[in-house]
Amino acid sequence: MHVGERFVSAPGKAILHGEHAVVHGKVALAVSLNLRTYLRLQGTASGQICIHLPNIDTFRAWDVAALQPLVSDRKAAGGRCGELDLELVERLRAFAGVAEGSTDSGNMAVLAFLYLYLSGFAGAQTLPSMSVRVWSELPTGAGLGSSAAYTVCLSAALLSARGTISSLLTQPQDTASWSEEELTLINKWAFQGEKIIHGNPSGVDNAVATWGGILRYHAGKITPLSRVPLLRILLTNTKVPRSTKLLVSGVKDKINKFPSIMVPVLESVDAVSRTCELTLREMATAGASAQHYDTLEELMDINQHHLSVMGVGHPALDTLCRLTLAHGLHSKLTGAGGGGCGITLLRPETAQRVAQEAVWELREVGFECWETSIGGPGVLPHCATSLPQGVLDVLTSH
Ligand SMILES: Nc1ncnc2c1ncn2[C@@H]1O[C@H](COP(=O)(O)OP(=O)(O)O)[C@@H](O)[C@H]1O
Ligand SMILES: C[C@@](O)(CCOP(=O)(O)O)CC(=O)O
Ligand SMILES: [Mg+2]
Repeated sequence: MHVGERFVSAPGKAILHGEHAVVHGKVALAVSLNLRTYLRLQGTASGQICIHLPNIDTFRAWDVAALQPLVSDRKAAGGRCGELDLELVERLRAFAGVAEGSTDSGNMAVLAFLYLYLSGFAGAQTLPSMSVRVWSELPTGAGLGSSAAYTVCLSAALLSARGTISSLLTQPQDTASWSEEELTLINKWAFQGEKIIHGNPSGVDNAVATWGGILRYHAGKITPLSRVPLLRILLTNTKVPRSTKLLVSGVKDKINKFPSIMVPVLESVDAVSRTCELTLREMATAGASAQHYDTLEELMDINQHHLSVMGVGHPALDTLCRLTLAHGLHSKLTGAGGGGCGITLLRPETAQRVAQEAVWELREVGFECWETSIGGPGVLPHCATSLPQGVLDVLTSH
């Protein structure tokens, strides 16, 4: 089986409210970012599967013939996607030499890739040889959903290479996209990849990377929020490394240890998300007032404290909140916390000078900052000619 060349991209995300609580069935509000992950899949005649992951300095190659026995005695699963196949994950761990409990970024990325590749092509006569290269504008492991953007790109590219969803290769411009049914399938497969990287993901990150925009996510139910005001958000990366998998399991341990203390905290985060949603809807329908922004700021402060109570704060995140508050700006961590990124709300009347001063101070303590536009498109197919030149260069370099 030979597959043609294809390019796809998917966005990162920021969680406005509900991180961690969403894993335990509470409401989260998340937005897509204008920072994207790009993937190029190229069929080859080398008899090998190669994966190049320059963001995490990982390059691996395997003979297709060595992978074939891992699926040849399995029931054809191509195109179907139910629960994570734990037996296949174990086989892949042994195959790729990944120890149980490893959180190494290269290992997790490779396992997710091999899992999606093998389960996607399990029903095919022969496994195709190919080279896959992924590059991202997102910092990895920093709370902006790079893992979900990665698994959504893999899922879209592999499903289209398999012919399970349309390939959209014939479109000269980036105007084409997948149908709702196809996006649902991409999202489901990506969720399995997230399970390999995260352990116990809620599914909110892969949903945003698939559909883009602003979403309400509650127990697997995805509701796009179509009428919301344009928010100005400053993103800050504290550059403190952390692992979503470990942070999510730490919160679970805390809930198990102190259920009567932690369950009300989760309930309160749920109420924060719901209050934020109502406020955003009101701002969009009745017009945004200063009081609305006051509410949004207070909700951010409350949630930041709740997240610290859950044990996912970090002194660097406290520094972010303190430095921005000195300029009248309110911040909270976003994503799994423990370091990584935070978001700061900029009011419409916040002078550019004020935002700039805060940014200088944050940069002075070693953080990285950028004002971002939110609500961009979800997963997209591309043709080579319409990709930014820099991205094309990275994806096609040897
Ligand atoms: N561009 C990428 N290339 C390779 N692997 C990636 C890429 N982006 C994300 N990953 C995988 O996802 C992991 C980070 O996921 P996670 O800890 O959930 O952080 P986040 O999703 O907040 O960035 C990385 O360690 C790596 O395994
Ligand atoms: C902490 C959590 O709510 C978000 C994790 O996001 P990220 O991987 O840190 O970008 C986990 C989840 O929802 O799966
Ligand atoms: Mg992640």
